[in-house]
Amino acid sequence: MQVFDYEDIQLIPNKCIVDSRSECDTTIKFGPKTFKIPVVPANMQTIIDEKLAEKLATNGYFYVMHRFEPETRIDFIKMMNQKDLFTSISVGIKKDEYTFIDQVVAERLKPDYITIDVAHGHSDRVIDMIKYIKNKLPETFLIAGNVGTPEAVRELENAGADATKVGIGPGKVCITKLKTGFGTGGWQLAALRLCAKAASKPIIADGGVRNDGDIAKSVRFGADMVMIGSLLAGHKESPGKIIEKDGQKYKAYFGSASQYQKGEYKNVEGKRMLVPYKGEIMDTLTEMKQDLQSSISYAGGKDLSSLRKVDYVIVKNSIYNGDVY
Ligand SMILES: NC(=O)C1=CN([C@@H]2O[C@H](COP(=O)(O)OP(=O)(O)OC[C@H]3O[C@@H](n4cnc5c(N)ncnc54)[C@H](OP(=O)(O)O)[C@@H]3O)[C@@H](O)[C@H]2O)C=CC1
Ligand SMILES: Nc1nc2c(ncn2[C@@H]2O[C@H](COP(=O)(O)O)[C@@H](O)[C@H]2O)c(=O)[nH]1
Repeated sequence: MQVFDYEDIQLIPNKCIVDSRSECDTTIKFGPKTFKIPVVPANMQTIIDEKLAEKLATNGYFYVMHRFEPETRIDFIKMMNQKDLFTSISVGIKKDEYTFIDQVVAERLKPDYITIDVAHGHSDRVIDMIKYIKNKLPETFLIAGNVGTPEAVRELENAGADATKVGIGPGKVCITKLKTGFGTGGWQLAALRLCAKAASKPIIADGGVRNDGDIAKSVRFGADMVMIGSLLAGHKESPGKIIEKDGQKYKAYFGSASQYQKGEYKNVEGKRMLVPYKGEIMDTLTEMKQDLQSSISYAGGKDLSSLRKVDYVIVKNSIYNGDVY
């Protein structure tokens, strides 16, 4: 099997067909809606909160609200409905989550998107939850994950998932690969490629994106949407306070399976780090859009579909040669 990751790949340019990068269309239809770029902030407590979800929805970006304050989800859906904004929430697979789905149905709420968010998505417990949600809320676009193999993608799709999320352990604050020896850490892009080849429905590439160019690479290898944590952490709108250290400003970014999230040291597969404070998230998202427009122009096209066909070379860790980071 050919394995590689984001830093090992360079995409090969084609002749440009636009007069300006502004002509390149980065929009993506994902589920029932179309979004400005194929990027979604990770559904983690240090990445997204209700205020940011509202801002993203208002401005044409996809979001997935996290599931770590479960009791607030019903009010969140109602609040977004009142403002005529789309709703996108996360659930787990424990018993309470079935009760939650029942409550959503009883209150006649219809979330536009639900993401089943667990570490090891290739399991009968996830399949049971997919079937339960699809039965109770057939119109909701259901994302299930996380997985890292073609078999898992097929099984979750066959169970009824409308999209699958690929990435076990490539995240910046992830320690799954170290603690368990398993995952797609270090070869996430190759795993994405394998999964996308098996998929018949959309794929979200989740984790491991370190540069804007990795978004174009994700699309090249089969992603319809790219979930990003660390690059979107540390903004003014990111949850959490600014932390001052040695005259520099930071914000905390911690894993959803970290001790900080769980409140105890048990089955910990995530860590915490400080991310330099970055200012407004809309500026970062605008830069991502501009960089993606540039990628599309190098692909020799006018929209994201052109990225899917470009040739590539494997340069094995050498794209940073000569660069100082
Ligand atoms: N993308 C990634 O690489 C990873 C992401 N995460 C994130 O961390 C958060 C917590 O995830 P998770 O622990 O699944 O959620 P939960 O704590 O809600 O656990 C869900 C259920 O699955 C069980 N479970 C968890 N991991 C495994 C496993 N490896 N094998 C069998 N059963 C398992 C848990 O039981 P029990 O705890 O008793 O085993 C629990 O019953 C999520 O947001 C997830 O996305 C975590 C690790 C990897
Ligand atoms: N193994 C773990 N993975 C985690 C944890 N919390 C979140 N995540 C995953 O990371 C991505 C974000 O990755 P990044 O490289 O963009 O920072 C996120 O979407 C989850 O899938 C965790 O505690 N352990």
